[in-house]
Amino acid sequence: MNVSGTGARGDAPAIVVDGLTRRYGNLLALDQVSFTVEAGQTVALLGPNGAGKTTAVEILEGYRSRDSGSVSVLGFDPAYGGRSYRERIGIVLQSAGFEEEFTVGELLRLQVSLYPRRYDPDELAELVGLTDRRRTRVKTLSGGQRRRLDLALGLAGRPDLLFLDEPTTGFDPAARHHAWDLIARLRALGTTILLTTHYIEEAERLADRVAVLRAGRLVAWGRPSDLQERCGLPSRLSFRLPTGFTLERLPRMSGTVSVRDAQVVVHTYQALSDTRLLTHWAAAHHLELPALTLTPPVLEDAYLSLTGEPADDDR
Ligand SMILES: Nc1ncnc2c1ncn2[C@@H]1O[C@H](COP(=O)(O)OP(=O)(O)OP(=O)(O)O)[C@@H](O)[C@H]1O
Repeated sequence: MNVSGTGARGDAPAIVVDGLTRRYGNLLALDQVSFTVEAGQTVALLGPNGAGKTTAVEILEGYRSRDSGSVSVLGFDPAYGGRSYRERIGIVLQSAGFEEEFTVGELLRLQVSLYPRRYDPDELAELVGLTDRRRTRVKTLSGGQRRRLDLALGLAGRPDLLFLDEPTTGFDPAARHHAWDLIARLRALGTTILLTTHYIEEAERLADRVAVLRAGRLVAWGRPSDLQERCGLPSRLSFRLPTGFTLERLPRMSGTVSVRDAQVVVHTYQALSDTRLLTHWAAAHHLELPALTLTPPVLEDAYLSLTGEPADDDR
């Protein structure tokens, strides 16, 4: 699959991957993966456990070798990029090891000193919302504050390209929204961002393009909305079964009907006519249909269909 997005800034692409293949013994972890990320785009890499995301990202970062295919990141081959390449990228891992006795301010000052195009440490603290923690020792930070520090350290050299590994895993909802705002700000500054995530909502909110890996193959690439459309999935009509009624008494609708804990779900390609049938039937029986909702297919449905994972109808 060879695909590309449309760059907003007219620069050379930030990432060009062509036919990337990586084996571990007999296991084909990446199988002829090709894609292009334009400068300034945010791309979310999705896929089930073991799909090859970490392998792909580490090859792009220059920390893992490839068996075949070509990779160009900011014009460098990451396998040979060296220091000049590393100064242009930022990497935020899920859990970086910190010097626990350092204060946040000390650590930020140390980190920025490693780069020629560095941030001012106070500006960096402000950017990630740690201004009032600059004198706090790292060992006393909360989990969420540590993740913000991770992010700040990854940004220290004002990278052109930022790799974010599951940037909000373990965050509470408020911290997650804060991180999303920050990522959106970085994107607005023109930073190209490649993030891996297991949160579909995160991809939907942040990404210009979504890449889906499955067993080492790139099975989808596109705008989040394109993937939803391309998968041609049914809408979901859902309501609570009125007391005293069984499924057999419902009107005959075009969609597939299932029920769990009295919540009925109809997967339908004819949402309007099935909704009309249902509401006419309810009116004729003088019934309310509690919790009646009609939901179009969302990115999560497309993702589950692309990766062959079972859908959860509890939503
Ligand atoms: N160093 C290694 N040696 C052998 N097999 C490996 C190695 N690293 C990864 N693999 C295998 O390659 C496949 C892809 O792994 P990878 O870590 O890239 O997947 P992933 O999509 O990042 O998974 P997760 O979401 O669980 O982090 C898996 O089957 C994994 O077991």
